[in-house]
Amino acid sequence: MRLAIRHLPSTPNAAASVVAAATAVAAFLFFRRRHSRYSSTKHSSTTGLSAPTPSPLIDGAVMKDISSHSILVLFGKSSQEDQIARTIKVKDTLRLFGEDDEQEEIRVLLMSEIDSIDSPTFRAKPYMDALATDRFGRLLLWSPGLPSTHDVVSKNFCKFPVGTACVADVQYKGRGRGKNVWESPVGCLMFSFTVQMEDGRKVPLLQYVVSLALTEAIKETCHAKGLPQIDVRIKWPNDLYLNGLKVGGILCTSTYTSKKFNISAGVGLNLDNDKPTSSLNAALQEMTSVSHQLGREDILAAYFNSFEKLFEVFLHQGFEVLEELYYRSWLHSCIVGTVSLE
Ligand SMILES: O=C(O)CCCC[C@@H]1SC[C@@H]2NC(=O)N[C@@H]21
Repeated sequence: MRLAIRHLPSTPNAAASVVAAATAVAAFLFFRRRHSRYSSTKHSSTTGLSAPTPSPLIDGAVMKDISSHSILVLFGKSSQEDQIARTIKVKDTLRLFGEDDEQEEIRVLLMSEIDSIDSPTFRAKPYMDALATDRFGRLLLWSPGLPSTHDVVSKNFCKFPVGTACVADVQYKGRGRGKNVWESPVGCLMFSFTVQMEDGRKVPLLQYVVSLALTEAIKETCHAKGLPQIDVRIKWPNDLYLNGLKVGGILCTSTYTSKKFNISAGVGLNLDNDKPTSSLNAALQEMTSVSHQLGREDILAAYFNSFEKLFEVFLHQGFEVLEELYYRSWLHSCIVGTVSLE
């Protein structure tokens, strides 16, 4: 069976206090979130995490507080990426919003400018230690609060090496597919990264590789931590479901320039927020009675480890080779077999 194809459409101390302030705001918002009714209705799809109505997290006054202090911390896996990070900071040309939107102030910090790379809410050290890629995820931009990670990578595509990723604790202009808003509270893993491709016939299939890498990363992380497997499945074309509820979504957008497709891939995965749908850690807690077992750092590193392998196979051998694996993660089918990527 073949897939139906759908087109894709400073000073160290000052810096540390900015991080601490933003983190405190994020924590405060999380507290509010937990203690207020989760108002997730939707624009037009049944996305559990897509919402048209302002929630406490995307409401003007409070979010403006974060938005006026938008910071990005640049983490590199090696000295090579650190050097790139320094160049990006010196050039100081990063954009946060698209053409029609007002440009917001953005403060770029290097990891050497914050007290400890473990002090922010995203723990970059375990992430970098677990990352085993040659390209994807090696330059990581982290922010406590951003309009959208997708905008950061797509609007600044050429300023980063291919494979650069941006992760945020919260987004206040999170984008879903179509005109949907992706509600982006603390506890949801939200990241975007860049990919470049030359063969336009393959570009529409990339979203399947992005989705597949996510289910593989979840499986591998559960396996590595000795946790039971959670049955996260791909609902075509690119949603992730757990026990009949949407827990994740994929957004891929592309532009064509200099004979290359510049693709921004965005992933939202509900790890910890158990309302209004479900979360991976809630499912694990039901099975094991232990809470918060999957961290964003674990899944993100496993994601890029998995994506890089799958992407290589996809580029050089085609999606056909991945189909069996893909269908095994599909909500709509059940296929038994083994696929080796070695
Ligand atoms: O199901 C969908 O509609 C796709 C949702 C994609 C959401 C992710 S969260 C990280 C990245 N940044 C965004 O603004 N959107 C994507």
